Amino acid sequence: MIEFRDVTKRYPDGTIAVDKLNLTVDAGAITVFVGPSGCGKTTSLRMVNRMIDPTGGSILIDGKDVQESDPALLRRGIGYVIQQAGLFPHRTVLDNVATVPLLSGWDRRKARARAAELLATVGLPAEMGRRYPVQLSGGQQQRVGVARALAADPPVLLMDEPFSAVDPVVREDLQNELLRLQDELDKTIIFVTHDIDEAVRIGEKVAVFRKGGVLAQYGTPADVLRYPADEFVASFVGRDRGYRGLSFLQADGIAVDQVAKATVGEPYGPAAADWVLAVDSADRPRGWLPPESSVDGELSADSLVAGGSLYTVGTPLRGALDAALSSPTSLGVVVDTEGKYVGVITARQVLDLIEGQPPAVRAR
Ligand SMILES: Nc1ncnc2c1ncn2[C@@H]1O[C@H](COP(=O)(O)OP(=O)(O)OP(=O)(O)O)[C@@H](O)[C@H]1O
Repeated sequence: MIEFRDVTKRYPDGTIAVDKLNLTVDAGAITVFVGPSGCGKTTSLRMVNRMIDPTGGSILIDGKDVQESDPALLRRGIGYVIQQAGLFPHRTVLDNVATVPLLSGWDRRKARARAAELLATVGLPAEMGRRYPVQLSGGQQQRVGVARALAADPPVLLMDEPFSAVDPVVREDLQNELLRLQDELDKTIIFVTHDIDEAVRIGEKVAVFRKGGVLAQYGTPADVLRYPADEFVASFVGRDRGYRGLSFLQADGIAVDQVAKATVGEPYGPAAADWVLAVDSADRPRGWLPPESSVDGELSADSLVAGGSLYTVGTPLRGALDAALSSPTSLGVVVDTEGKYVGVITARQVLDLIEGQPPAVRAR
């Protein structure tokens, strides 16, 4: 657990970067600091590992004031990941990852073995360990940055806009990877971003900062989206916050309707007046057969119209709405966790479900 108690940072030129910050970061969770540029997120983060010292108040990690720790020792227990990875350009990827274990006195063989293990953990092939950072893509470099921060198995991880420099697709991969890793590692993570989508996606708690280093709101993503504390937070999270909030609502016991089905590869009967859902022999949806389609003999995949996205039972409702809106029939197809057909749902049904939901239901 990391506690900020009345923490203030006033730079020598008089700028108040952080103003009386009081906040408790839960152990074993990802807490995101989010807000517009210049609102004190990075300053707050760097005060945790003493790259910056506060001018007022204190920061405690598991009850111990960081000011009482030697900065170099403190930093060995705190992983730090920054934008564009910040790798050492003249060291191989493997040696980059082995840096902290070596500093901590591990022998070279053991440090390298640990580094190799971590490359695999973050999803990089072993042979990349021999390359230099410049020979990797931006996303791969970020993975190395994460591996390096994890090398000494620190309980705390500070991540400052780690995924900002990569394109949106790679970024989503990296976010998923972080969530997957965190499921296993249970680190206490503070993650800084200016992107509210990223914040609500990966944060178990989100701290929204405003200019002048003031904490505007601290809560779960669902709370921040549904109950913004004030006008500033409401405008920062954006007009489509209701839609984003769908990410946190799950449908338990979702009521579905049924449609006519036909199996690809099997004989197809007389033309139907309505759309027919085509499935494969394992009952997994393959597409839709338009009304009045006559089929000669077996139903072939070539006669189908591609379906929309599928909604898997038990996942956030955003997916159900997307399935309905992207379907050529306006019927979203619902499947079970094995991908087998369960039923169909309309956008209207999804909206009715949302209206009946209690607030702040967390999906992940
Ligand atoms: N060394 C410094 N001297 C004076 N002012 C500084 C210094 N470092 C940061 N600041 C100011 O403190 C404020 C907070 O900066 P900080 O970098 O913490 O914000 P941030 O929210 O992380 O912004 P960004 O998202 O742009 O990185 C800003 O007004 C910044 O200009």
